[in-house]
Amino acid sequence: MSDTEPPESTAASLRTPIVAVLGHVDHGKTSLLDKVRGSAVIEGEAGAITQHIGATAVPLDVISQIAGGLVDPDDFDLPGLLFIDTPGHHSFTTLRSRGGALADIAILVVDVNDGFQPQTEEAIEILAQSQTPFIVAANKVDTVPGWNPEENAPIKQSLDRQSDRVRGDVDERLYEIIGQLSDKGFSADMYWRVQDFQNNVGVVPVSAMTGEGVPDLLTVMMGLSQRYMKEEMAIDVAGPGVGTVLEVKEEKGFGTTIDVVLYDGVVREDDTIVVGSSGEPIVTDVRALLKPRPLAEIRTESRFEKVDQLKAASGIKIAAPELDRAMAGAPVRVVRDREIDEVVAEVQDELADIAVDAEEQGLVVKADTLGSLEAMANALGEAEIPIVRAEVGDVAPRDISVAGTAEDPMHEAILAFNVDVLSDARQQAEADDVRIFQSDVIYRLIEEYEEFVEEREQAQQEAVLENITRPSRFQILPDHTFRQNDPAVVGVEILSGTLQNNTNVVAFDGKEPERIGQLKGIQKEGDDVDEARKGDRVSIAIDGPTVGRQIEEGDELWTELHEKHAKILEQELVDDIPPDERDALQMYLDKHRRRDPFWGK
Ligand SMILES: Nc1nc2c(ncn2[C@@H]2O[C@H](COP(=O)(O)OP(=O)(O)OP(=O)(O)O)[C@@H](O)[C@H]2O)c(=O)[nH]1
Repeated sequence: MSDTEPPESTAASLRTPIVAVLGHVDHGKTSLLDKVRGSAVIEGEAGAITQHIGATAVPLDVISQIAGGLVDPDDFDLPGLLFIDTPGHHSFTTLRSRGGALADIAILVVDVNDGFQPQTEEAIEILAQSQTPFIVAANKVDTVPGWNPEENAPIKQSLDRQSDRVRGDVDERLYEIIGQLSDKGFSADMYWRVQDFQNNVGVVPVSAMTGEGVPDLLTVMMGLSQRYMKEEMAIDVAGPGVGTVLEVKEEKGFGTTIDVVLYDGVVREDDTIVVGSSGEPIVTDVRALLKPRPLAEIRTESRFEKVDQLKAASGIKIAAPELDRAMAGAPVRVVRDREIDEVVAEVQDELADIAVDAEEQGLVVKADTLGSLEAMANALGEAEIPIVRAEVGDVAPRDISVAGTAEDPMHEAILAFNVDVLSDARQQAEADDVRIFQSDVIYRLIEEYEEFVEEREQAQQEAVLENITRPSRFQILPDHTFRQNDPAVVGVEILSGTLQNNTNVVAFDGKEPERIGQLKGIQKEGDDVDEARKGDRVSIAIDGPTVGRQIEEGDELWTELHEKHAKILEQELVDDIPPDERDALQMYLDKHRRRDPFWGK
């Protein structure tokens, strides 16, 4: 070994930290990534930044050039940063590794004009759950009225150029964001005031448009990784590769390929790999390792160029036979000189870790990747919504069959996260009255489902109420006997509740309730009606009694309630009936319970 070679344990065996960008729609995730990549292309020497499949690697020397005086490459021994190209928490959840999140570190983009929005909150929850360290990019500072831009400047230099009013305005917005972070339980501050990034979230004001603050952002990311993650970045560079499937794609000339983020070891052209699938893991031989062809050569046949090996951390496309069943979010492991069975077992274990515990009753959940399925399952678990079946893939007719035969009508629903509904499934859903909720925002799916449950419950209550006899107490008015019997026709006043036609009438003269007869007609002001409410004076026809014998003028009578109905009314519908009816019910129950304390319980 010559003196100039680096010692064994430095950059050679420390991998690049993997960075994900999250945030609410339109807050500038893509623009920020583009800016970082763009600045890297401008600053770096040709070829210094490398385009990976699904990721962009920005090496340390490029970062230090962009960051100007902020980063001294001699202070660092991590090789740079690997940015995942697809922003959003959707790809973040897909990117899982054995221990949880695949991204080692995240940038949460928040628009300074908008502050926290639903997807910001969702992203924060995902970050907290996966315990991923993150910093906040408070984006679009250039839109603060009166902002005086300076392309790609460090943010403090930029802020110094602004008028007091503009600076005050920026501060106000930043403190708003800091306050919102603290509401979420994160102690946060402007990044230059944060000493301990492990326990505090640093907020970096940036503009993805002018590039201001981008040097700071890269510096903080680099510093954070170096300081707190160096140990985790130590890998066996020659060891068998381990990665996660980002996407399963058909590629002309290669068949089905998988885009993989490799986070450990190395993958070689002649490797056997094991890939997680919906069934048994796939064991197959690498046919080609592909990376994007540099832009200058894009005119050639293929967009890809073959490489013979690649080490972590990197993004790579793998072409191999039998990848059709591969699943986004599933693990990929290189076998190398181990037993195939051993590696298959590892992959199965990993899949089992992600598997959602299904219950006997519950909802059908579909998602596009294993990671998002897991995130859905977590969110549903928190909302105490059970899952009967959770799978990766589009909504298919068999999913409708499962949902359509649910015992509980509240479970006749499917939550579809970022997947399509096959057209025959759509038809079947209509026929089976299965509701499908589709969105790429988890909280929205849950919110919509909860609304659906509420609506269904209400409709159910109403239907039940319709079939249930309503309580009423009424009194025969003096001098209002129109007919003695067959049927008896008398004038009554409803004292409380709702008197319905075709119900039985009881009296409580003695201890036992006594059925008097059946109501055969109600007339209000000469018209036949189906029911009468509290306060109404109506004439009624009762089949059974004779006035002067079983009933007298002045008697208080009741609608007879079936014990089962009384129970449902008291236990389930008491909030859905008017107060006077509730009184009638209570008095009715009391009368029965004097005789039998457990009546209607
Ligand atoms: N003025 C200004 N505009 C910005 C900035 N960052 C992003 N924008 C604009 O905001 C809009 C949304 O930016 P995107 O980068 O597409 O946002 P995104 O978060 O990636 O959005 P989705 O990918 O749709 O979730 C675009 O019109 C950008 O040009 C910024 O720093 N300053």
